[in-house]
Amino acid sequence: MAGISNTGAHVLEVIGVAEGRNSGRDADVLASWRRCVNDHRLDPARPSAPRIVTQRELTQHRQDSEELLSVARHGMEDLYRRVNAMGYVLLLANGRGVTVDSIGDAQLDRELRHAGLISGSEWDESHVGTNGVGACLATGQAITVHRGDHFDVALTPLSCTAVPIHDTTGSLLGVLDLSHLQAPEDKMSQALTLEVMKSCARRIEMANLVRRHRADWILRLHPSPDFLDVDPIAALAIGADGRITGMTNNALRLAGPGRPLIGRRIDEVFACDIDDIPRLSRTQAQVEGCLEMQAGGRVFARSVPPSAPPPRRADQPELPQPLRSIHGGDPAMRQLALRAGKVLDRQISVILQGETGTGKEYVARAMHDASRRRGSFVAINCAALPEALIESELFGYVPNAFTGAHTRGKKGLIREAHGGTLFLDEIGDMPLGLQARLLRVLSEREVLPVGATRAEPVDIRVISATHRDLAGLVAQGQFRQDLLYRLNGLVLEIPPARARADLEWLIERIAAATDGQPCFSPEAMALLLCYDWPGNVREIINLCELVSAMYDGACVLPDHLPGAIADRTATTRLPASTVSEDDLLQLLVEHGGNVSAAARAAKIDRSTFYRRLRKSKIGTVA
Ligand SMILES: Nc1ncnc2c1ncn2[C@@H]1O[C@H](COP(=O)(O)OP(=O)(O)OP(=O)(O)O)[C@@H](O)[C@H]1O
Repeated sequence: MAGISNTGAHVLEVIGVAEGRNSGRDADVLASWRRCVNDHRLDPARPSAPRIVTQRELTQHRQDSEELLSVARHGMEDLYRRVNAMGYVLLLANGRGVTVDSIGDAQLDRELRHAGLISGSEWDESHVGTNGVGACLATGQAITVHRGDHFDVALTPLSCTAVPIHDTTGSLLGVLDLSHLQAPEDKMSQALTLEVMKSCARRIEMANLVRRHRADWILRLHPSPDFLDVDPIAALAIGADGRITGMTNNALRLAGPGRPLIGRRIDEVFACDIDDIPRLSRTQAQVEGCLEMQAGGRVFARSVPPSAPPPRRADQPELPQPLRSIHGGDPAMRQLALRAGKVLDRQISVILQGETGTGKEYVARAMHDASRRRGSFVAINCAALPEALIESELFGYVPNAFTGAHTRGKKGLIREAHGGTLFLDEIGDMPLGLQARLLRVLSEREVLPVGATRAEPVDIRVISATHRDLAGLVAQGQFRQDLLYRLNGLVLEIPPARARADLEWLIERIAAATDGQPCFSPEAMALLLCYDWPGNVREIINLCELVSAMYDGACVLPDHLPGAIADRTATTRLPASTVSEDDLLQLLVEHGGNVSAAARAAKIDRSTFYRRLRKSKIGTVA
């Protein structure tokens, strides 16, 4: 032990432990002290403050940790909201112990910097000695390193609780650490923090599993049936061939010691096979499913069906990612994506039709992103442009073209879209005078800025959108027929949210992208699936934001939903999509054409019944 100076009780204690003596501290702390002295040859008397990597190194670490950052960010924000203003700082470190993300109280900035609790700090045990992140990385286990548990005396005011985060194959991605600048002396004060952090890591891994395995069954597991929907202890992803494709790390406990899970058949782990999995879903399970584990013991299970279409068949053309992600398997949207894919890099104008909020601009943007056009996507709301500014906004102007004009002139939105996509929203509301000028731009592919004598060539791809009937407007003399011919090379109809077979996928996708990632109970989801969504996707976004703000972190129950949605309990109990069109027709025949009686038997409301019949083109029966 030569070279280790003896400067205080703490240093003496560390040295004693390294020499084999015991101490009242937790075993995982003592093991770390021994690694520091015996393996890393660290000296407890020589302060070894965490190194802060350079900005360039940090950027590189963040790029390399892209998956970890995207997996953890929502969970971090959610957790920090709960502990905000309690003197904590939250760090996310990558597999090398470098802090790639942090959330802390801006008012404590100086103290946090002083303690090294900032992005870019490096916590590898071999440099800094025992600390939360470093010890967690070294063992892969959750740990609280409390005050004097730290190896370096300078770190002993801190209490750090760190938990590992794994990817869906069980590899360690990084560590989440919650540190307190001035924790109370008693380590027991942090016992709850450890449990909260473990639960946070579990939820982060769970959200990641669901996001990455949309085409697989997800099996949620918990020793108690009451927590299956709200906070499962572990989960598995199971492919159509019955093999395990992903997991949360806790699931490893089910396999028996030292046995991997990925790639194994489900019947090797539980006394059941792939055909039993659908029976454990919430729509089919009469009672909570209890599975016998092959390694011994039992666990309650709930299965969730795949929410994305299965992988593309070989005979289907590959679509660029932005277009593939506009739907989760709705047949009309799938067809729309395929048709849009065929005209991506052609000079064919497209009109997107659909109710307000169905995602017309979203689809237009996806088409632009999927195309090879490198210019900008420029969106113009034709209904919102102030009449007086329309010309100069769209076509731009030359320097000093008119009183009040900018001395450098203005490019105008159409030229901004040169090499890119011009999205004309609410095209049906464009004033007639302007329609004539737009027609010239589209026919001649050039723009004449206000005050200019020479036209400028433009290369633009035009996508328009409307919720109005353009042919009807032409008939009323409110829209130019020649402009309509220019615009409607391909007309794509975006279905309203209520008619989409992938509505559950859409709701879950939007919930996952909302701050706080609200999670809906099965009963609440059933109501959402039956609701009409007049505001379409925009209304889904608003609802997710509302429930996230009101019931932060809690599972959303029917009572939490706004009246317009929750009140449907009385008339609608089953998601309309669980009954096929053939079943509806059969029920109608059985009830002698009485729609009300057939709708009651199908447990859906009358208007939904009509709508489904209309959609299936047998509406004339009703
Ligand atoms: N498939 C989707 N996934 C996630 N978000 C979506 C999806 N489709 C639409 N959105 C979101 O829904 C909101 C409304 O979409 P968008 O503005 O594209 O609708 P719109 O039909 O153009 O509406 P309006 O007719 O009012 O102009 C936007 O915030 C958009 O990002």
